[in-house]
Amino acid sequence: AFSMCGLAKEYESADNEEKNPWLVSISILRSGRGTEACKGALVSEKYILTAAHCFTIDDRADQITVKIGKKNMEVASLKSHPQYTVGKLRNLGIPEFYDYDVALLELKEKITLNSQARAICLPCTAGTTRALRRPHPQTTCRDHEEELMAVGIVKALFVTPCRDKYTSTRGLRRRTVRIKNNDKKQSCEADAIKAKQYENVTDVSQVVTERFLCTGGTEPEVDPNTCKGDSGGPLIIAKRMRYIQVGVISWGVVEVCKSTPPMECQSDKEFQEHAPSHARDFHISIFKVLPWLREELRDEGLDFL
Ligand SMILES: CO[C@H]1CCN(Cc2c(C)cc(C)c3[nH]ccc23)[C@H](CO)C1
Repeated sequence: AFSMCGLAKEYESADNEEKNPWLVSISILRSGRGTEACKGALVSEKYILTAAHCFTIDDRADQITVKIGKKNMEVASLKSHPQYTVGKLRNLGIPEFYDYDVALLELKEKITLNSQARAICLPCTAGTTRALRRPHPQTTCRDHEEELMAVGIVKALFVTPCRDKYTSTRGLRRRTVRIKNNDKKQSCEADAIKAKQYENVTDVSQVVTERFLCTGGTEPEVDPNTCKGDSGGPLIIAKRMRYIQVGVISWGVVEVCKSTPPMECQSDKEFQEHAPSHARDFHISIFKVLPWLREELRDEGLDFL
């Protein structure tokens, strides 16, 4: 039998891990400089998909610990996308370049999949064909892209920590955002150069390449924004209670969370106040890094189409 990807407990009293059993917290221990925190998504029994910018070239696998469900696991290897080069545009006065900002962490041992640890569905795998209730093997990767990333505004979600106002413990909250795929894509991407580090950028396409999906802003509705700590987390499309990862959270124009503590889990506010209309978030599209994913995950039984 195959492990069903992208399934979660939906009942209210389920715990955070059961509601988001693919969400991984990543800590990178750096001697003397505390830990960097990022998020990731479990994509098979042994691999976590995250952002390459969470790591520096000196980081080694044994400095990284990941938390899946309630378990801390050790990492055997870290592999960033070969075309990720954060310093590529430094000579143009552009300090950080996030193109191909994806990485895979291989666990030292396979995780036992259960209600608190389960893989999310990756597009262009047989698991996503099943999750979309489409016929296998007739359904193609193109069919997945057409169904998931229809032209226009596409509703998606990401998961971020929140503060439980009764127990003041850490909870998790799903935030709904809209991917701008149509004529709104242009104006979404144009706001990228409002990031302070990008004042030397003359042409948006220098920093927003074809790999990116764009969310955030106030049109057609106000979107919540990501925080630095959300880096590497999955951008998810929910289809009939199955969860499919279409992006990896890479970077945002405005750090709205630095000044404010994590939102209350119980509050019905959908977004941080005072998020300016140019507060956009950029995610690496899974569809744009498939050849690399197929190669790196070829032995994971994911049945790429
Ligand atoms: C080029 O400079 C810009 C890019 C990175 N931004 C930091 C950042 C990272 C790294 C990752 C995620 C997910 C973020 N979500 C919101 C901000 C933010 C800075 C400061 O906002 C501006």
